[in-house]
Amino acid sequence: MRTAYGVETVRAAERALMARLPEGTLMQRAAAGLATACAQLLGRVYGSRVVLLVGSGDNGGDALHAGARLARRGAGVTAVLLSPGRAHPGGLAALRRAGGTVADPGAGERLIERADLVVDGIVGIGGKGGLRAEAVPLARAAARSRAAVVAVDLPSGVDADTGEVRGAALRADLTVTFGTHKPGLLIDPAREYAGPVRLVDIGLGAELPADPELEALQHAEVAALLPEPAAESDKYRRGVVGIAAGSARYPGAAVLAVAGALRGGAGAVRYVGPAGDAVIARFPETLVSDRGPKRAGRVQAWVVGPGAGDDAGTVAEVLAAEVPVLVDADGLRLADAGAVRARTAPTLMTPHAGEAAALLGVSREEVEGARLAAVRELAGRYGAAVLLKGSSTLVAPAGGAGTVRVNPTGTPWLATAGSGDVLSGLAGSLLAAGLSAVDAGSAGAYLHGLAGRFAAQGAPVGARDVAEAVPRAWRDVRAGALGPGGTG
Ligand SMILES: NC(=O)C1=CN([C@@H]2O[C@H](COP(=O)(O)OP(=O)(O)OC[C@H]3O[C@@H](n4cnc5c(N)ncnc54)[C@H](OP(=O)(O)O)[C@@H]3O)[C@@H](O)[C@H]2O)[C@@H](O)CC1
Ligand SMILES: Nc1ncnc2c1ncn2[C@@H]1O[C@H](COP(=O)(O)OP(=O)(O)O)[C@@H](O)[C@H]1O
Ligand SMILES: [K+]
Repeated sequence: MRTAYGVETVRAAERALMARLPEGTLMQRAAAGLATACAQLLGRVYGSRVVLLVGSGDNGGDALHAGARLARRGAGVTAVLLSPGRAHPGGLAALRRAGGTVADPGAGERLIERADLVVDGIVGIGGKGGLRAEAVPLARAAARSRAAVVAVDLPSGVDADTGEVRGAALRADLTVTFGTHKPGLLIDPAREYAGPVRLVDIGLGAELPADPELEALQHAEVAALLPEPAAESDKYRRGVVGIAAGSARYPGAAVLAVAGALRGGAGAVRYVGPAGDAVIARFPETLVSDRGPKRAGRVQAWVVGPGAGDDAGTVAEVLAAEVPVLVDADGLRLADAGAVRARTAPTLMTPHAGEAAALLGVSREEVEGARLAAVRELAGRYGAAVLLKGSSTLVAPAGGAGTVRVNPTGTPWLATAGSGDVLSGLAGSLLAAGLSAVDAGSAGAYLHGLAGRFAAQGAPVGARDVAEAVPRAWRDVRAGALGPGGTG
């Protein structure tokens, strides 16, 4: 499991740890890890040209101490001080002792142009707002330069707690973060600025609380969630998922949701709606009914909404059922908020950014810029678990408080028409198999993302290909959890 904690929590853990350690220990641990990562990126340290961008706080201190370590190994290290007179005194002294030099911001652009490595220590978790004006030309020069850019703790200019990026920010080739991931490192748009993230252990782990702000499941945790038929299983015990989707205009959405549901672990898929012929033609194993959800026969969970057009009656009928319900696409627009809040069985809503924006009455850009706030807000308003789709898919628990899951497997190749329908069927099937709304959403998104990667392998794919790759993703998750030699 990968976890991320917000700035307040990190600060409290840091205080508790520092109280037991000699002064400067944590910064030395951070700087040692940072210098090692920089050295690996450089390949050859001796003779390399390193530029440190140094702000007024401890983030700059980390950069200076790491720079001192690189200078001792023969790198030519120059620190560009953004607030001369306020740079970390201990770090500055260490750099000078190691033979490093100091330059004014005015010289920064020219130095960056000729550098092999730029270390971004402008601002870390103490940062407020985007980059300040004096740092913007340096960020631009770093983007133009051939130098590798390493961000200290997080790329300067991004919001550590939310992943928001207001204005300019440094774009890193690698981020070296300390003690724990910060939410911003796992959520777009900031995640994209961070590049790959390396976590340096500084001993903070034991001081962090049990409930992170964010968590990302990995193979082992997903494998533990996936349903597995036992000897005494039959199709009904494995769970039946009902799909109320599609319309005369959009029969494909029904077919794709069923395609996802058939690969999601339920024992049977029941389809209800006007696209029964299209569904049966493609998937003869589907149980098809045109009598509406209430009279279709028992299910353990419903999926409602993909391609549903304006059929509000069906959405209302499904929401009245006393089994878990996944609401997607048109269903989100048609669902009555009061009816969702009144439900006693679990509800999982799966909007993309545009649908979330419509529900919240804000612009799509606002949702995409502040995903964490949006997903919590929706989960609070509807009293339902919410899966916000997109480049960093998030799953918030009903009510919106507590740990949010972030999916680590996504790929932009999934941005293809109908792939959301596959996800809704897949996650609905997991709901029917007995997973909680948050688990079904996060395991579904995990498998869906992996399936997208397997299907695409660097080339465009359609939603059907994604559905067909789900069994491979499922096997990969189980094999990865068993480790080498596993046979299950
Ligand atoms: N936590 C831990 O366990 C450990 C933490 N460690 C390290 O400490 C870092 C946190 O250090 P920190 O608290 O000194 O804050 P930091 O990020 O350097 O910035 C604050 C300064 O920046 C300024 N400033 C603010 N906004 C700005 C902006 N937009 N653009 C430009 N400047 C801006 C503001 O000054 P102002 O000008 O507003 O007075 C303030 O002085 C952390 O990220 C990690 O690297 C490790 O050493 C060891 C373990
Ligand atoms: N840039 C992206 N990176 C990763 N995944 C993405 C990206 N854009 C979209 N996706 C994923 O692709 C799927 C698209 O779903 P959706 O927007 O509902 O499309 P549709 O309605 O056509 O099925 C979702 O699972 C979403 O998370
Ligand atoms: K930084």
